[in-house]
Amino acid sequence: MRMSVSTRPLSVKSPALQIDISAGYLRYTGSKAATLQGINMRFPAGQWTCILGRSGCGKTSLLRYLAGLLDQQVSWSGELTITPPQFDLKNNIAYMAQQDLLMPWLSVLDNVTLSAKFGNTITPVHKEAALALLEKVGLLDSADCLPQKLSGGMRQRVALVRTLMQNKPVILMDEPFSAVDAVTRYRLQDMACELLKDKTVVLITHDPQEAIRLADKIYIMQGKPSSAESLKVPASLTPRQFDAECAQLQQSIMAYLERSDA
Ligand SMILES: Nc1ncnc2c1ncn2[C@@H]1O[C@H](COP(=O)(O)OP(=O)(O)OP(=O)(O)O)[C@@H](O)[C@H]1O
Repeated sequence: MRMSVSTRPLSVKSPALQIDISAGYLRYTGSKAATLQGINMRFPAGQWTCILGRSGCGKTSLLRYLAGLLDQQVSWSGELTITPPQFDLKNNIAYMAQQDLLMPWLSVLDNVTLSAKFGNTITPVHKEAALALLEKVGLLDSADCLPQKLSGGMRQRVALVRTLMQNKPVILMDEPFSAVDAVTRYRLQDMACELLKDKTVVLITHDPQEAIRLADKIYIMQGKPSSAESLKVPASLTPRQFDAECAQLQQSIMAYLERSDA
C-alpha cells in the first residue's frame, strides 16, 4: 500500500480563457450537407458550459474541431475568438474523449503522466503531482495497476486525473461520466466540479440532470444543420441541488429535445 502523498499539486496558474464562436459553419469533406451552421456560442472564462442535443447533431464534431482534431477533415468558416487574445486554442486545450483511451500496457501512474513526460522520464514534480491527484480521487493504491484491472468508474477517474495533469485552462469533455452507474456518476461530477474549478469547461452530455447540476451555461444543439440555443440556468452554486426551478428547466430541456424530432 502506498503512503499518503502530502506534496504540492502541480501549480495551475494559466489564465482563464473565454471562447466565442460566431456564425460557425462546419462541413465534413466529401459530405454535401453541413453539420453545423450559424453557431453562435460563448464559453465563459472559468465557468462550465454544458451542451445537450440529440444523437448526431454535431456536438462531438464541434468539440473535436475546437481541439484541433478535425483540421484535415472539414471545411470551417466563422469567427473563433479567444480572450485574452494573445493565447491560442491549440496549446491551451485538454480534450477528454467519450472513451477513456487509457494505454492498456501502461500503469495508471504512467497513463496519467504521459503528457508530462520529458523524453522517457517523468520529472519528480510531475510524479508527485500525479500521486497527489490520484490520492484525491481515491486511486493512490491503484497507481501501479494496469487499466484492465480497474472498473469503469475507476478508469473514468484515471482519465480525469490525466486530463488535469495536462494542466490546460480549457477542458473539453465528451460524455465523460456516461459509462458509470448513477452513484459513481454523482461522485465523479462532484469531484470534477471541485478539481476543475476556475477552468473553462465545455461538457457534452445526454443527461439533462447532469447539465442542470453542473452548468453555469447550457446550450441545446438542434436542427439540420445544427445551430445552438442558450437556456437560462438557475443562479445557485454548482454542483446544484435539484429544486423546483431545476425541475422546470429539465422540462424545458426535454421539450427542446423532443422538438428536434420534428
Ligand atoms: N469523420 C466524419 N466524416 C463524415 N461525417 C462525419 C464524421 N464524423 C461524424 N460525422 C457526421 O457528423 C454528424 C455529427 O456527428 P457527431 O458525432 O458530431 O454528433 P453527436 O451529436 O456528437 O452525436 P452523439 O451524441 O451520438 O455522440 C453525424 O451525421 C455524423 O455521421
